[in-house]
Amino acid sequence: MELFNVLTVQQARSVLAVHLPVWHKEETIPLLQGLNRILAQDITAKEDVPGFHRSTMDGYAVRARDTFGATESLPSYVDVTGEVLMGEEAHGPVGAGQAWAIPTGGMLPPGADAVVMVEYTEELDKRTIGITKPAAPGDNLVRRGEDVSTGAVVLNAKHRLRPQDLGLLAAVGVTEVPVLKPVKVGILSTGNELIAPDQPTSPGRVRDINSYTLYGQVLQAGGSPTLYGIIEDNFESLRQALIGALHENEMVLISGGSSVGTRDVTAKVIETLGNPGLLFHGIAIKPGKPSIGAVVDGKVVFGLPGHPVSAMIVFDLLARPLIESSGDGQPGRSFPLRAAITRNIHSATGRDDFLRVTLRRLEDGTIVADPVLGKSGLISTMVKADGVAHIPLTKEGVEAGELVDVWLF
Ligand SMILES: Nc1nc2c(c(=O)[nH]1)N[C@H]1C(S)=C(S)[C@@H](COP(=O)(O)OP(=O)(O)OC[C@H]3O[C@@H](n4cnc5c(N)ncnc54)[C@H](O)[C@@H]3O)O[C@H]1N2
Ligand code: MOO
Repeated sequence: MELFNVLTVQQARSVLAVHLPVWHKEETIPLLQGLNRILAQDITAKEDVPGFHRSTMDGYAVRARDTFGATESLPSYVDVTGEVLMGEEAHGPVGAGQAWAIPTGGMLPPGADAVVMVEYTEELDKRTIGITKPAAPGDNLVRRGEDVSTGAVVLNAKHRLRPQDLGLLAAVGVTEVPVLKPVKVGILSTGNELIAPDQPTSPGRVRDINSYTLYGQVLQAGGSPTLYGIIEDNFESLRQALIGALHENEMVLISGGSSVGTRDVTAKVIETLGNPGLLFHGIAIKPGKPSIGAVVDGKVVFGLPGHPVSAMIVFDLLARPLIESSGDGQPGRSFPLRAAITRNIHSATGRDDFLRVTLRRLEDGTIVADPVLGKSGLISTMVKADGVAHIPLTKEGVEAGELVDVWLF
């Protein structure tokens, strides 16, 4: 039996993007809770950082021209007429032939345009120093606004906040940040054979893996997951469970029941719900071919294959980018790593293959990818692997030694 409407991964992404609902719900949170959250708006600096010319060394604030030609044997002598105190405004002025003692981080007093490190000075007496090395204007200083200047967009909307971003926001005095609300994702596992992990097994029954892997993946992507448990393989049970989950979430993931077996009811259930409904059933990918994508009255539904490896890989390719960017379909800023595959791997053209691999670094620095062989029902292969190597749909396979893109977990 043929699956209908099989799309490539790229086509599946495109058709989803066309029908994607607008998800841009915002909330404002304290800066310290901002890590890994996605900015909802551009952040513009309202002040310069630093707000004053600031010394980067312990030494003396001087007029650079007073130091020109200074050498160890013929120092330039200047009068020490003041001292900059940490955290206080330095009024100066530093006149011709004068210097002020200044600590690292101290404010450059007006009149001075450079700092001479204490190592290049000698104290003649309390009031006079000799400078033994010339300084150019701007030496040993961070200029006002050199880090951030007023009016600059310091972070763009859609940016995922990293620790350094929190630091920069603190530097410009932003203590509350506008971020996108996490996408709510409902997770349903279907299959009469499934039992919860805390239940005893019996022949024919297996524990529910996908609820757990998907829950972790949603959290990792910045979404807010809710488990709806194990749903029986019948039309009415799945329909009721899906309606409930759609009501409470922006996205629903259904694992199992997506292929063409007689009990595979996911697609049929989706067809009875809202518009535009089923967008694809089957993608040209291995593993993960029997995947479903749908948009139902502004909510996204994915039918993921039951095999745990396939469900994880399809989640990463299709669902994760939508959760990470809270709705505009732009994946986060990440790049694959290039590694040399260590075996010949066959693949069919017209299909994207994702091969589980472990990575090794050889003595000469080359990074190699060893395929982790095993069927897509084996969760242990995902645990062994460091990532997946992509064999694009244009290729018939790869030969040992060929470079492949590896997406790390
Ligand atoms: N005649 C064909 N049979 C199958 C095809 C095909 O093209 N023709 N495709 C195979 C591929 S590839 C996959 S992937 C699976 C997908 O099947 P379903 O999405 O319908 O999933 P199920 O049949 O419900 O389950 C498949 C497999 O995975 C186990 N499973 C399901 N859910 C879970 C879970 N939450 N935790 C752990 N394990 C789970 C289930 O017990 C089955 O063993 O279809 C192939 N068949
Ligand atoms: O596509 Mo299935 O997802 O190969 O195991």
